Order: sequence, then structure tokens, then C-alpha cells
Amino acid sequence: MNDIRVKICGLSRAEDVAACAEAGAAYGGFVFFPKSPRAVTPEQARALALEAPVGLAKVALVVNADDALLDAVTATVPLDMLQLHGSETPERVTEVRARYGLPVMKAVGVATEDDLPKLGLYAQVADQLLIDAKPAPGAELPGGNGLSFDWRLIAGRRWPRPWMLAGGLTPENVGEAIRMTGAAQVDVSSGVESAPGVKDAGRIADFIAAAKADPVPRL
Ligand SMILES: O=C(O)c1ccccc1NCC(=O)[C@H](O)[C@H](O)COP(=O)(O)O
Repeated sequence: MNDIRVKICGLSRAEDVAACAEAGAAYGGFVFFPKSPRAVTPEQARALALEAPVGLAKVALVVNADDALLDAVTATVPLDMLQLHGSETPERVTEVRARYGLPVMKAVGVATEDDLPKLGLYAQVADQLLIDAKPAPGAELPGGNGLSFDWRLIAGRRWPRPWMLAGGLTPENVGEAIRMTGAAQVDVSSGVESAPGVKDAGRIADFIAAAKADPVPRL
């Protein structure tokens, strides 16, 4: 077994939190984006976060959130990290880190080689990077679309911050994704669901077991 750290994103029920804890997830994500089938209110997330064991880091995912939303989320939910999943600028990342005193993970969408410089840019201001597939033009959601990008684009590349691979990962392909990219952390949402927004405990367990199964090449 390796030491890959897994984030399960889009938890909305107590049984999802229990499944993550049972299977050994390192992070659990709560989505504060009303259009998402995984959206929760700060009060719902608080109840879920209070159920989480100490070893499960609680991440709040927001999209171009203003201070009012971030104030409400951070005042209500016991959190370990903020995930900015919109088009937040590097300046906004710096501002959010300073205002809330929480580590910030910046999601960056990748579709082609041209998207890679943004990773270097955000690595200068964020605590972690989430390297995700870029959504299709006009997509309703900026993430959680079950879409992969070409993993060869980041194979062998490194950044001066911890990073997480995301986008279209499933129990079936996560081992291959880790082998190709050398990721030490992976994130999944729709790949462990039975329907949009409905997490499946069996798939969460299968995903984490598959991610942790093989020795990881640190490229
Ligand atoms: O999951 C959502 O509904 C969502 C909504 C708005 C912004 C981001 C969202 N998810 C981001 C995540 O962290 C996902 O885990 C990541 O994009 C991978 O999703 P998937 O391809 O479905 O595994």
C-alpha cells in the first residue's frame, strides 16, 4: 500500500462522510455552488463536518465567492482548507489566504499545453494546486463533470507546491492516472457516484483501494 492521499469531493450526507472515514480518505469536500447537484448550505456542511473524524480534512469548495459567502462558510463550518474553483485571480487567492487564515487550494483547468503556465503562476500564491480538466465551453459546472484531460500533458512535471490530480477519475482508471502522472494526491467526485450528487460507498472504497494499491513512481 502506498501513501497516496485521496480527496472525495461533494459530500452531502452523513453516510458519505462515514464512507470516506471508513475507507481512509484524507480530505472531504463540501460544495458551496448552488447550481451543483452536490451543493450544501453552510448549516448542512457544519453538521457533516462535525461528524468527520480528526484525520479527515474538511475542504470548502467555492466558485468566485465574495467575502459575504466566505464569511458565512468559514464562520459556520469547522474547516481545514478552502478550494477556489472559479476564475479567481492570483491577487484574490492571496487576499483569501490572508483574510481567512486557512490554506487555499486553487483549481486550474487543463485542456492543452497552453494551460500549463497558469499552474506555475498559482503555485506562487496558493498552498496547493488542484489540476483538473477544463470544463467544456458553456458547461453549467466549472468542475465535477467527470471529464479527464490528457495526463501526458503533466507527466514528469513538478511544481513547488503540493498538488492534486482531478478530472474524470474512477476506481477503474485512478491507478493508471497515478502511474502516468506521479500524483501523490487525487481528487474525485462523479466517479464515485451512483447518480449526480449521490455518493456510492462501495465506489468510494474501491477508488481509495485502487489509488493506494500500487507503489507510486515519483517522477
Ligand atoms: O462537484 C461539483 O459539483 C463542482 C461544482 C462547481 C465547481 C467545482 C465542482 N467540483 C470540483 C471538484 O473538486 C471535483 O472533484 C473535480 O472537478 C473532479 O470532478 P470529477 O471529474 O467529477 O471527478
